Amino acid sequence: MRDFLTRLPKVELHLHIEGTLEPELMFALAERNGVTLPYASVEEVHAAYDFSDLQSFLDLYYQGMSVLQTARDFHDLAMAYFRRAHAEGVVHVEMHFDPQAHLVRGVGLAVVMEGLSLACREAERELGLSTALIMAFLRDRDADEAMWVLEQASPYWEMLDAVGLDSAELGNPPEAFSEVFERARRLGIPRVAHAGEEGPPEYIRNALDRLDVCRIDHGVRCLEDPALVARLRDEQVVLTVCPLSNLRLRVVERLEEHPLPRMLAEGLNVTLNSDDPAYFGGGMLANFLACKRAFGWGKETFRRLAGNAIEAAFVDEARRQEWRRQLEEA
Ligand code: HPA
Ligand SMILES: [Zn+2]
Repeated sequence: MRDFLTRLPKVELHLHIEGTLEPELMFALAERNGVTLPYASVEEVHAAYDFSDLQSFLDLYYQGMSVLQTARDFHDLAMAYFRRAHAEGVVHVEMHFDPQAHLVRGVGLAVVMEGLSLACREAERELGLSTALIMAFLRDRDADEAMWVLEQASPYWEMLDAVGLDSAELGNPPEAFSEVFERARRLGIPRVAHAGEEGPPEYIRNALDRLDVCRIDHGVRCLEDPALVARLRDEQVVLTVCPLSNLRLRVVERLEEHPLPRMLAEGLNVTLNSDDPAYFGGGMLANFLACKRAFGWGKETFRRLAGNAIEAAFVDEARRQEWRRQLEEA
């Protein structure tokens, strides 16, 4: 099964590139940039990654990215992830990045975009790995700032495959960002949003109705609302589910209790993703393998999940055709 799951052409739709920062690279970049970390060793870092909820993770996630200062750092971060992903059979990565988390530290959008776009071109050329960029707004900061970031990003609008909404969900409902997302819509930029990870089903409905998103990141709490489930099924809204993330952030206590099998049984358009692989215990293959262990799924279920992601990716039809062929042959 491991060979099959490695061969399967995996498309990753929900990844935060800052969440791919492995402790080893964190230490190397801290040294390169003269940053002092609150950890003495890689083991100490791993021990600190004992999260109780989303906020306890976000605190360390924002702290960890203090080592990212130059375009070269962002390039090295992304290339290190692309190489790992490629080695486990990932064919396409759509990555969120968080400009505001860098702006507040004095690292401008140009630095981030230069490093990431260089890595994206290199991944295509050297690994045959395609990529997409999703510029995310932090929902625990105000909407005016998000609008300002969207305007500052004008030199890069053409390079953005989508805008997203992430960070602390509870108490930060999507509708506060309706004007920002309306501006993105008028610019022709697709929209996605995290909803229903820790937040209630209502946040999922409002992300669809008020932000006009084409995908919901996470969405696992939809099952609490049968009418919403029916709508998500009828409209085949893509849900980017992240099983190891949900386990590590205590959305579920055991993977065996995860809503994924029920979501599939309801006919929802589910995909598997890694979210923040350096913090949650592994990348795409680790997530697929964890589902195999927890749910005992056969090849057809994994084909369906990988197929859903292929159909939902921000890519042209030629690429999709190639991955459909690889899926058949896996
Ligand atoms: O899982 C997440 N949820 C919300 N915001 C995030 N930012 C990075 N990872 C996450
Ligand atoms: Zn996420």
